[in-house]
Amino acid sequence: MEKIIVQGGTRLRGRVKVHGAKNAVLPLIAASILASRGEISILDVPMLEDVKTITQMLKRLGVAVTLNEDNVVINAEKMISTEAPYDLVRKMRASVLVMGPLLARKKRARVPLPGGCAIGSRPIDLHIKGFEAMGVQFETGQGFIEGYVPDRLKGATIYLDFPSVGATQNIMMAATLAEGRTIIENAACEPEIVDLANFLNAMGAKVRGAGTDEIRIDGVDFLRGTEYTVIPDRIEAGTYMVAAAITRGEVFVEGAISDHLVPLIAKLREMGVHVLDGENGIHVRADGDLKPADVKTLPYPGFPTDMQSQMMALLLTAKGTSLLTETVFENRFMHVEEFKRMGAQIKIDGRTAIIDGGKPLSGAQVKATDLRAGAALILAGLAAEGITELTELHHVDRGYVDIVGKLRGLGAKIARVPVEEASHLKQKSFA
Ligand SMILES: CC(=O)N[C@H]1[C@@H](OP(=O)(O)OP(=O)(O)OC[C@H]2O[C@@H](n3ccc(=O)[nH]c3=O)[C@H](O)[C@@H]2O)O[C@H](CO)[C@@H](O)[C@@H]1O
Ligand SMILES: C=C(OP(=O)(O)O)C(=O)O
Repeated sequence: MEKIIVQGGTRLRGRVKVHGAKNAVLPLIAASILASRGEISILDVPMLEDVKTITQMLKRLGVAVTLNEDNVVINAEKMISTEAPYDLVRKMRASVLVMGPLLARKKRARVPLPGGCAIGSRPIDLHIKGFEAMGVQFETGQGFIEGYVPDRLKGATIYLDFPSVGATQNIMMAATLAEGRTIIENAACEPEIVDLANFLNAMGAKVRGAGTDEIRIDGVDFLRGTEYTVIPDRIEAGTYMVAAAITRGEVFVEGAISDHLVPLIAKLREMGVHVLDGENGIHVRADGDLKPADVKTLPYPGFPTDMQSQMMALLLTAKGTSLLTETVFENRFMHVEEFKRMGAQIKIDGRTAIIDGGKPLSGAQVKATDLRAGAALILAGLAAEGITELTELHHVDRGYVDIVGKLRGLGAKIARVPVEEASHLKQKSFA
């Protein structure tokens, strides 16, 4: 077992490159199941734990998958199984995204119920309602749900009660091979939805309107292989932008797309951080005192919930009171208790965290309670006095490629060491 140790107090400087987006590549890999002819090649793939999990899932379904350094080659012509294995589904909620493609391609899907996770109960009722409208019949057994299509999937008009990212993606994928037109109303508008639509269209699908709240899909008879490059990770980019701001440093985040980061950029500027949109990236610089700000997470184009904990770390360093409201997940404040170990002054009132910022943070032993919380605690460690030790790194590994190496490249004093490393060796680890 390993931990990350961070010594705070260094201003970060330099250039960091963003990898391909985790939340874009997972649905792309699931969608590859839909290609009954030819080979799919996905480029700029971040080799994260989640990518390994979903590719293992495809292999267990009988799909041929080759993982290379930063690309994945998939051939689903001869897939054989329609049953997603529990040991993989429980590791990663995005596994439920194989359901739409399996129903479309094989007319059957048996998926263990993914259950809740640290950030909320995360039901899949909207996915199921959408599939049912398309003619899928479901049976629920102990711990699993099984759907089958008696005839052919039929296009339908589906209104989502909430613009769920996963439900929009699952329904969109199923609809590509359905008979007739599907319309998804109140659809999610995230850039990862647009990326999936572009990928499906490159495979021969007819998807229009992705990126707006109404997506129209005209079913086709089959999809084929293609080569596709995944979009840069806006949450990874945002994490490094906050790293620059929290250390009052100066960093160029290469590959960051400002159009995907509008609410974060607006809030950083409101706080007094200098953000410049450059060619192929974003330049971030901060000096001295920052101002507090109020932030509310919302579906895209609102402020992303996946940046909430990193933003909280930054607000802890801004003198005054900030309010941070989480509206997307009902339990995404697990990091608050960990921040408090570092001396943070935060009170929770329902879905709002009241942050009394500008008080010095001190290094402490903390644990990653989910993947973004892990990143946020590293950020807080960069701004704290003394040494912070972060455990439960499997969360961080789900979503960040080499976060330690990238931060070291910017001058951070950070290292990944075995958990049992003696205290007197810590200083040496930063050399
Ligand atoms: C792999 C991936 O892309 N994960 C992202 C995706 O997750 P995911 O697709 O799971 O998120 P959703 O947009 O579906 O969930 C948002 C909210 O809707 C609720 N809900 C969702 C589906 C449903 O059938 N019923 C229901 O009530 C959820 O419990 C949650 O409270 O979008 C989230 C919201 O931007 C991000 O935080 C995740 O990083
Ligand atoms: C919550 C996240 O991911 P997932 O939906 O895969 O749990 C995330 O990326 O912050």
